[in-house]
Amino acid sequence: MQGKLVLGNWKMNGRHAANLALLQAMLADEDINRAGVGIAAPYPYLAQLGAVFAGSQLAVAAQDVSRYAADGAFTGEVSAAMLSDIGCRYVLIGHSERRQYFAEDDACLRLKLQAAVAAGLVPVYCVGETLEERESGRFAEVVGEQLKALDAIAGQGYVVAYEPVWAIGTGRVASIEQIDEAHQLILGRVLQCHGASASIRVLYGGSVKADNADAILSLASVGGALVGGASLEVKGFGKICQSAKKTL
Ligand SMILES: O=C(CO)COP(=O)(O)O
Repeated sequence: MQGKLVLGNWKMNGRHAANLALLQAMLADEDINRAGVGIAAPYPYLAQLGAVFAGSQLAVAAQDVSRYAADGAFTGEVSAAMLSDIGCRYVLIGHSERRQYFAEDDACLRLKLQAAVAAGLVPVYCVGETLEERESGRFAEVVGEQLKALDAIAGQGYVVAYEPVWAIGTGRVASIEQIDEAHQLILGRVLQCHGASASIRVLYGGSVKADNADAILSLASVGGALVGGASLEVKGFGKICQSAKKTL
């Protein structure tokens, strides 16, 4: 059985000097510096991650990717092939902040998923409902609809991240029951649509912290964590990685 995957998502944070100190502290932490842990940094810092992580088992991840797979006249874009070329292993696709602020829709995300897989990257496909959708009892309908984009890469290797939008950055983590219900739904839909071969992991994201990681990561339906704010400091991120390590 695969171990629990912990990815830190720095979002739009970082400066070269501060990154170096943080990354070196991560390398020195045996709970962090191991297979099954990675960091998703902003594009300008991915090469720095690759250089610092070189020789370790820590994975480099990107936070986004172009929907256009072939090189060409797409000013400002970064292709999956470029991310693969600099050593990225994972790429976040469809994060709620990209859906919200950059109007990424199903058609766009399908192209991004296909581009990532074609370049040998492992997509981490993000789904999750808003507070209004949760409170109106529509979370299963919304997440089910978001999962349909995975049809674009049926049979390929990927990871899903369930991140209820109302838990992101709010400190209001989803309850263990809510997390398990959502993860069971996602696992059921994916296995139904893509067959048992789709041995995917479903990460939970949304206010994962040192003090709630044990409970969340002990759930069998949780295949790991996608960590925002807590990945910007080594102590808390190390505790989360330790919680994942304990489940091995
Ligand atoms: O969006 C997230 C990770 O991608 C979650 O962010 P927080 O851990 O800061 O809630």
